[in-house]
Amino acid sequence: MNQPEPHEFEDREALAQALSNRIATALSDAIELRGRALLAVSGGSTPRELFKALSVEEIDWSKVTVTLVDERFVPPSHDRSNHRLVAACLLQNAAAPAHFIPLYNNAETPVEAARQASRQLEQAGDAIDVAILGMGADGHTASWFPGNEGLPELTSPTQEKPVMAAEGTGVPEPRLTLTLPRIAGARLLVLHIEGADKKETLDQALAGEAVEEMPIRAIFNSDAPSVQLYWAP
Ligand SMILES: O=C1O[C@H](COP(=O)(O)O)[C@@H](O)[C@H](O)[C@H]1O
Repeated sequence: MNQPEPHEFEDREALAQALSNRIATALSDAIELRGRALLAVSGGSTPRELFKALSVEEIDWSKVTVTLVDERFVPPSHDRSNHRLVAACLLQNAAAPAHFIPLYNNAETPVEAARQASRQLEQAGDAIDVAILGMGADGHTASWFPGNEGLPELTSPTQEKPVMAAEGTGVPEPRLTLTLPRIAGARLLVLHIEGADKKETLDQALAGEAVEEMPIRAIFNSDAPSVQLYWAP
């Protein structure tokens, strides 16, 4: 199992600032090299301060496409929507001109929504420049949940679909999620977690093997570039 490269901070504000600067540099480098940049961010509660810091980074946001690592199958007006969080906290200030590709759309089923989102993502670039992962207390990342029947497909290194529908365990709605090859293929892959409990969960994940118990292990078992771990208490 590949070990992540740790970056630890005294507090969450310092982490948000340092990570925001690193992401901005990686996006600017991508724009300089390829004329555009693709950023995939997670939702949940952790990235709010990071998004605010990132939204004021002075880069050419008009050349940046932002998408989600995963989404709940709810419209952006819903308070559990990750799109809603990104719109409120990231696509503001200097970052307002960025283009956003949602995973949720008006399709009737999560499977059809995933198909549509996959098509859009395929047009956005060959690889994600920066992917920011979060992790739940159960060891899920993206919408790869422990015990999920579809987990082997979502985390297969040969999965060709960039986005798939997923069921969560103990969560109220179906999900849409990037699959392993799309995430592992990111040029800069970051795991952003906060708090002693998440650190303990990560240590547990790194000490074991079974992906179905702690799906984040699929990342460390993959040929992803070295995962950059950003952590603060
Ligand atoms: O459900 C989700 O949870 C994880 C972790 O969220 P947090 O609230 O513990 O930070 C998140 O990474 C994922 O994007 C989200 O959909």
